[in-house]
Amino acid sequence: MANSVQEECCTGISNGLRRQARSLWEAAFEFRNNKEIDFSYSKCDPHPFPHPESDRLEHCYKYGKGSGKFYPVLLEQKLGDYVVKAKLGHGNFASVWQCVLDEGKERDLPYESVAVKVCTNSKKDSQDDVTEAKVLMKLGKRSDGNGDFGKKHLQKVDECFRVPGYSGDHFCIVGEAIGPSLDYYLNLVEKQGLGHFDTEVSKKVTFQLLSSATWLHKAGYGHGDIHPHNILMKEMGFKAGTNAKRPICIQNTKPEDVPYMPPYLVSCIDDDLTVRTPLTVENCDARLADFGQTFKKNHPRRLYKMTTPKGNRSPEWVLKHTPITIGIDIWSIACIAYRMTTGKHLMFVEERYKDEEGKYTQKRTKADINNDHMPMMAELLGTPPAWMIRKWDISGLPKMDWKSITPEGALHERIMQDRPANMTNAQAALFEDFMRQALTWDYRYRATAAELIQHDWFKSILSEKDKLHLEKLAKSTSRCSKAFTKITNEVKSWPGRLMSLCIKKKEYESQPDTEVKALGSRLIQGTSSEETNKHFIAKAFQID
Ligand SMILES: Nc1ncnc2c1ncn2[C@@H]1O[C@H](COP(=O)(O)OP(=O)(O)OP(=O)(O)O)[C@@H](O)[C@H]1O
Repeated sequence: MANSVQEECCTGISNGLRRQARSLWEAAFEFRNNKEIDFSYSKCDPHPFPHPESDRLEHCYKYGKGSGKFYPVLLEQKLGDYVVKAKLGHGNFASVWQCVLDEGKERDLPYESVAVKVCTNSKKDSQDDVTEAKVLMKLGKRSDGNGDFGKKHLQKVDECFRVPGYSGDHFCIVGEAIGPSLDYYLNLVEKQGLGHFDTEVSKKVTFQLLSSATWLHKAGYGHGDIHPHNILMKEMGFKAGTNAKRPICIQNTKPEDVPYMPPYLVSCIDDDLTVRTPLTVENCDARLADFGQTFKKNHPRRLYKMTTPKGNRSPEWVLKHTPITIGIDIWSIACIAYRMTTGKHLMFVEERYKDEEGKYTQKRTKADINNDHMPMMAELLGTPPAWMIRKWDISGLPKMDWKSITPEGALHERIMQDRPANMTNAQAALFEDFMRQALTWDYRYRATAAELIQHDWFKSILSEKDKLHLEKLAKSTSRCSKAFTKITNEVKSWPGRLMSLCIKKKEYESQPDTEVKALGSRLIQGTSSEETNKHFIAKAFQID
């Protein structure tokens, strides 16, 4: 008996060591190559080769023989124990279908409508799909033993299976069919001329996203790909869209691929903006979906496929050799909050070149995009911390005249300019304070999701249940634990920073004098006390 316990212990320790060694090896590999393959071809910018009927259909080149292709799904076809009824959407790595259980099959599913995500047949992507399913199933069973506040806003997954395709199996993930994406509603308000969400709705969706991130981060995972396509708005009795069958556009295909294509493509819910009305405070219920890029909080991020819109990426994501942490989720949520509240992108980076007629052509290079993006951040948020300026220099980004950048940046002016007409000064001040805490340059000082849900900006939308939970949370995130988190974050960042110094030693320009002196800079770097923040913002908005 004692022996078997000892053996179990040894296996546990050796498995743990092996896992650590593997993640270190992966991290070193990523670190050396700083490798990132960009797949974001279709969803977040106009389609490169639009289908004549809809630029929201998947492109024909997603079908065919070979690796990385979609499975040709048809309506009423069987997928495992399910029958396909409608299309819900597609991404870069999967098409998603609303299904019902086949006759005679039984399941005890905790939701009314089923979504089956049929992934591409690529072996490499398949590893991520399996991870996604495993993590979601694990999270579904997990409980924090404290009411699981926020868990409800994560997608639920119950089962997975494989279907054989022409060139390899396609992994399928069965989960809850939720509703249209947040992108659908953003397009809807844009089309209706409103441009932005009602502020209370925007607050509520942001609060729901942050509470789901709080739960997820506490469970030890980061999402890694938060953007409006991956946020789904729960709809009761949800029925997928128009289901129109669009014939394949043969001139866009390679002749050798034609035998492996479906005879038609199916249009999905995101195509039809006439069937829904804008979200209201009563009916908005967000779910965080698509965990294809999820990562363990304590393990370095594997950076090899990225689909998040470039404008929503945080500085440590753009700068080379900088640890990627759960802070990237916070940054993305803040960018989405800005878009919902004002109807404008906080930072919009063109992802493709345009021709003389203004039509999109090929993709811009990563370096080109970063060269636009980082100065945009500096203009908006002011001077970054000294270590980031050093990295800025060795990353080959355009040289900045730091003296011309105000330490606190132009975020205040942007909010004043973009805010909805009915947003009062006091509300705008709270919004700015929220944004500054979430968009802190240095990921170590960026507010956590648990800190942000306690922000006063959300006060007006809190239910009694939310208030009770926040009270508990406030007790657990005492000053002492905040200080402890900051110290551990600091220590964790040393190896990455040391390695980057070893990789390239370069003289860098002297730090701007303004950096540590100015009040705004302290605010941005998150080192100031909350009182100083409030004082600064109140002064800017002339509030007593
Ligand atoms: N459970 C669901 N309920 C309703 N619609 C869904 C569901 N899952 C996915 N969709 C729709 O399908 C689209 C694509 O799904 P998903 O984002 O999971 O695919 P992906 O290939 O992993 O995407 P990405 O390119 O972002 O990695 C979503 O944007 C959404 O509109």
